[in-house]
Formats: sequence, C-alpha cells, structure tokens
Amino acid sequence: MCVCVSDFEERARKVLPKAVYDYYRSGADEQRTLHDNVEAFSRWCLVPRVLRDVSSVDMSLSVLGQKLSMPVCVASTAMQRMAHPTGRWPQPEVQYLLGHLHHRRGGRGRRGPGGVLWMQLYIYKDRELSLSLVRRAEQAGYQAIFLTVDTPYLGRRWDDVRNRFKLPSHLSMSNFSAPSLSFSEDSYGEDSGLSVYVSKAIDPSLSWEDVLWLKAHTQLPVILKGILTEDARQAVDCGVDGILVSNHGARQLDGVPATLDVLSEVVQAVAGRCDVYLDGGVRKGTDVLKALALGAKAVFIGRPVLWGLACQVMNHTLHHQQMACRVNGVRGEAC
Ligand SMILES: Cc1cc2nc3c(=O)[nH]c(=O)nc-3n(C[C@H](O)[C@H](O)[C@H](O)COP(=O)(O)O)c2cc1C
Ligand SMILES: CCCCCCC(=O)C(=O)O
Repeated sequence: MCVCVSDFEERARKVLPKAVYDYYRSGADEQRTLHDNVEAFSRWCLVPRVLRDVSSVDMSLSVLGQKLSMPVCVASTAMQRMAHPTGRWPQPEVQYLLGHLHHRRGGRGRRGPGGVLWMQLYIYKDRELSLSLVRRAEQAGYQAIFLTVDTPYLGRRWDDVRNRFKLPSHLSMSNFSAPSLSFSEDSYGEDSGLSVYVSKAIDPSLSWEDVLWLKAHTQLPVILKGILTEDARQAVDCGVDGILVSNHGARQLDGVPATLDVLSEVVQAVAGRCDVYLDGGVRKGTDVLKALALGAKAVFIGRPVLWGLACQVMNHTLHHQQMACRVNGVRGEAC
C-alpha cells in the first residue's frame, strides 16, 4: 500500500523504464541541492496552537484571480506521457501549471471546475515561436504565464548523460513543428539528448529586457519561475505579477540553497508587491504549512505527481514495457 510520496516513488521506480525514472528523479551534478530541498523542511518545526475549532476547514484561496480549492498546485514537468499514456492527472479539481513541453498541444487545455489554466513558458532563440505559444495560450483561455528563468542551459544530470536520454520514438513535442527542433533524432553522440535540444532551442541571452518584452506582448499576468534571491526586487520593478521561488527541483544548478531556506528573503524583497509561491521538495501537508508560514501564498509539486501518474496506469506492465522498448529505440512486437 502507498501511504506517502516515497512509497509512490518506490512503486514508480519498479514500473518505469530505468531511463525514464532516472530522468524524472535526477537533480544536477552531485544532487546536493536535490536532497537539501527536502531536508530543509525538516529543519523547521511547527509550533501548534490548540483549542481552535478545526471541525470544518476551508483551504480555498484566490490566486491570480482564480479560486483554488487548496494552496497546492501541480508544477510543470516535461514529458509526463512517459509516465502515463495520457499524461493527465485524473482529478479535475487539481490546479495544473501546464508546461508547454507537454506532448499535447497547449491549445487543448485542461480546465478544472475552478477554471484554472496556467502555462509555463521558455523563451526560444526564435522569438516568433515563443510568441506563437503565447498567442495559442491566450486563444485557448489560459490565464497566466509562468516564465521559467533558470534554464539558459540544461543542468548536467549525470544519469541522463549515462543513459543518453532521449524522448521515446513514438512521442513528439506537439507544440513544435519546426523540424530543426525535433527532439527524438539520433544525433546526440555521448550527451543527454535533452541537453543538446535545449542548447539548440532555448535562448541563453535571456535578460530583464526580455521580461519587459514579454510583458509588452501579452495582457496575461506574468510570473517568474526560478527566482532565489533579491532578484525578486528587480522582477517586481519589471511589473511581474508573481514570483515562484524555485530551483527547478534542483535540476539546474547544484549547490544553490534549498528553496525553503531562501523563501523569507524573497518575501522580504517583494514586500507584498506581488504574490510569492514556492516549489522544491514539498512532499507532505506539513511541508505546505511551513512554506505558507514563511510567506508563500501557494506551493507547487513536481515529482510526486509523476510518481502518482506512473502508479495509476491501469495496465502498468504493457504501457511501461512499450515505453521501455521505445526509450531503448527498439520496436519489438510488444510495441
Ligand atoms: C521530470 C521533470 C521535468 C521538469 N520539466 C520542467 C519544465 O519543462 N519546465 C519548468 O519550468 N520546470 C520543469 N521542471 C521543474 C518543476 O516545474 C518544479 O520546479 C520542480 O519539479 C519542483 O520540485 P519537486 O520535484 O521537488 O516538487 C521539471 C521537473 C521535473 C522533475
Ligand atoms: C526546450 C526544452 C526544455 C526542456 C526542459 C525540461 C526540463 O525543464 C527538465 O527539468 O527536464
């Protein structure tokens, strides 16, 4: 029986092909920050008050003009369909930050009863491509854009290099049609295919001017994802509508602080001028409480959702056998 996130992770490890599990799990380099993101929550204690009537608890709140049932949202994680054939979380009330690298077109958003649709965006060397994604998000009724600012290059994830990680051959990045950006080609030599793809596609010259450029090109609220320092002040000066304190699940720079450890500093720098959210290492309800107590308005969770997706595939064996064949580039009868 699975009772906590690590139980789900262990089950997911057993059913997923190794290269897929490794891609989801990994942090950058020695993964010190990966462990610290989780550990940081143990360094803070809760000091509970008693004799408060908790017979009825309403966790709902308003975020970016949307009513959420609870202050917990799903972070954008690329390539969820390696874990589940639909890559969809079945609970309609879950508030979902849809990565634009999802295998399905951004145009078909998944709107829960709360109507929440937010899109995570990378800025490409090809600005028209980035703008076309923004336009598609606007037309599809998305209500906010989370611009990821911590990925000028992909972090070095040792297992992905060892596994020569690439997208399974039957999946494609449906948001892109440009052949020069195809991902599942076989030209990556000894490196992680994703890392090569990112250096081809993503613009490492991204700067504060580009935040202003994006703000000038959309009416949607813009939230910066990947802020860990007093950069937050400059972000607010650029007119952003929110800050997601994140180190990308420790997948980018190893050796940066755990997100919980820098949350207060960011909250102070922002001084109430926009919302502050947090992700990284949130694994249980008390972690959410601690982040909220330190000033986050809501939190996002990444890997736990992938483990859940992998575990809730009804026919694990067939789906994951097929995935193993495809990740390994083999098209046997089982595929
Ligand atoms: C497999 C995987 C893929 C990810 N893909 C993206 C992505 O495409 N864009 C992005 O901004 N963040 C991405 N992230 C980072 C998450 O949005 C989030 O910051 C992180 O997972 C939170 O940490 P947690 O996994 O400890 O909850 C990814 C994370 C994982 C684990
Ligand atoms: C343009 C491709 C970006 C893929 C990035 C996926 C990602 O963020 C990850 O952590 O993995």
